[in-house]
Amino acid sequence: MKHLQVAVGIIRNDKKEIFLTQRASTSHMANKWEFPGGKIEAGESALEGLTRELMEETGIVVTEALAVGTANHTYQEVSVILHFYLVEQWGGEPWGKEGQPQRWVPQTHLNADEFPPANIEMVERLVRGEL
Ligand SMILES: Nc1nc2c([nH]c(=O)n2[C@H]2C[C@H](O)[C@@H](COP(=O)(O)OP(=O)(O)OP(=O)(O)O)O2)c(=O)[nH]1
Ligand SMILES: [Mg+2]
Repeated sequence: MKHLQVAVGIIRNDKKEIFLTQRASTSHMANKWEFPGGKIEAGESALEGLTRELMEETGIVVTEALAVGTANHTYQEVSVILHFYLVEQWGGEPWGKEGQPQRWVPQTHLNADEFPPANIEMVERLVRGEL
């Protein structure tokens, strides 16, 4: 069983919309919608991993990020620890830089069923307006 530490960014604009990207049809959790992010590499802090991944996947420069919680989940093939960051300050404009479909969704309209199971609790917190 592989164990992954993953940094993910909840990118939220001033209209309280959140930027989502869709996972590739060939990847783990294929076609699920996600908060952009990825594996934290050896020697990197979670925040460094977040900053690098959001540049790679969405083209933004993170200028401020607030740690808002973690989630542990064991899938069949891998176990993950997600490190969630709320990102409300950045440079540039996020886009699906790796060719991923993207959309902005009002925070209260997020649908937990569209996300990988590890995200359910965080999505529900967002929908309830707790963040
Ligand atoms: N980015 C991201 N990954 C998530 C979320 N929820 C969730 O369970 N995951 C899981 C899926 C993967 O098994 C794991 C690692 O994320 P990832 O596939 O984005 O990692 P990565 O960008 O480094 O991928 P790669 O370079 O290997 O293609 O985290 C989420 O909201 N965002
Ligand atoms: Mg990724």
